[in-house]
Amino acid sequence: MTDPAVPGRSRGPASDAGSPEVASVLIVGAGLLGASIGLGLRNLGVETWLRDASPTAEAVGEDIGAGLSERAWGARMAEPQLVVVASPPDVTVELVAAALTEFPHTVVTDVASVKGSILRGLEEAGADLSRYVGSHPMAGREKSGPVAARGELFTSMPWVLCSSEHTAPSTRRLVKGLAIELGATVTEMPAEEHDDTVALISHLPQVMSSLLASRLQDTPLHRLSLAGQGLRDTTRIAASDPGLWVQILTANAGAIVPALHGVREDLERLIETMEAPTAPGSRLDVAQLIAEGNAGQARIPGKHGGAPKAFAQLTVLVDDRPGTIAHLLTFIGEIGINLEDLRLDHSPGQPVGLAEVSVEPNRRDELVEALTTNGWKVVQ
Ligand SMILES: NC(=O)c1ccc[n+]([C@@H]2O[C@H](COP(=O)([O-])OP(=O)(O)OC[C@H]3O[C@@H](n4cnc5c(N)ncnc54)[C@H](O)[C@@H]3O)[C@@H](O)[C@H]2O)c1
Ligand SMILES: O=C(O)C(=O)C[C@]1(C(=O)O)C=C[C@@H](O)C=C1
Repeated sequence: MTDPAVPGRSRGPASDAGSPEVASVLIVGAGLLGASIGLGLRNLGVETWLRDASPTAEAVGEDIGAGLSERAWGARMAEPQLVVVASPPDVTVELVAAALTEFPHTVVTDVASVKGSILRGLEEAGADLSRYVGSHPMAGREKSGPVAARGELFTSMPWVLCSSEHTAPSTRRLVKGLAIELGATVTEMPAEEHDDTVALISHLPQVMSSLLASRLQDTPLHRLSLAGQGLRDTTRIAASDPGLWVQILTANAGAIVPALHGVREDLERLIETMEAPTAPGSRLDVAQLIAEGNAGQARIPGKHGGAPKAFAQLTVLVDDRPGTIAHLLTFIGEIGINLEDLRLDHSPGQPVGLAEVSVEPNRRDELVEALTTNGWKVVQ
């Protein structure tokens, strides 16, 4: 089938030694993940089709350029090279099994946040698992649906591949190629190890963020308006979709419960200590708890999955006018300093913003000097 709307952009170098280029993909579930994959693939010129239970999601997916809607075109691919199931976890088993049956020669993957329960479900369904490998891009947002999709969502982010004893080598290579073509860094591990890992590094953070944010429900707005970056940093993912997370947490409950017990132990210890904050040993206990947090936080690798790296930060006051941030970034680029990270914030009730800029520590003083000399206000 020819694709009238595939942009003709050229691909980069071959995705990986031994990983074939992905040529045609059907995405089942055109929400945040599905449409982000579609956008990334279409930018590479890959023929991409969308299928969604929701006609609106499918249509919006096509409108944003994530692929062609099966409904709109009244057609479907005769035999896609790859099907990516990007639906909610609770329908993933049935959709993967259905795709394996509908397309008897096609490789199928899914991107659900849990892997063990899906593999077990497919084994029970008697699906042809030589053409299936479960996968999980460790990239997402606290928003749902195709409108929130981003083609570059996976750039430099981890993407886990969970081959099973049934997975054919060619299946594994194709899905690995997909992740690499979308800019991700592939890590391979069995489904059980994946689920144990995400319980701590993804599911527990979601629960902690939700528990913290739920404390704010009755807080008067004038008090909340005083919140600084700390509260925002720790509650961003509390805005995530409850419908999706009830499925993820239920499916991985066995691995999450031990982590929750650990948190409960620490909390009980902290409460006891704080009830007698000046008693002998209490201050040391509190300091230890914060230091243990420092030690854990310092172990989180940097943005490219390498060793943790400390950048130096500085905060620049910027007028809340169009073009000011672009002007600041251009200035930093022009003096030859690499911007490692950027975070924007607003001063409540003020017509100014705060741009927190991260750079190599040995360039910080030079940057402060250059900015100040050129009229920028560096506040920290
Ligand atoms: N949100 C994240 O940050 C994130 C990150 C990595 C992986 N995931 C996983 O990706 C999957 C999709 O999550 P999302 O955030 O894109 O959700 P989403 O709600 O944005 O999209 C899911 C889409 O699947 C569609 N759908 C539901 N049932 C369907 C069916 N039977 N047939 C076809 N389409 C159906 C929905 O209409 C919706 O458009 C989930 O399994 C999730 O665990 C999510
Ligand atoms: O950044 C976010 O919004 C996310 O929470 C994304 C996140 C994560 O924990 O990293 C959440 C769940 C997914 O399964 C994968 C990625």
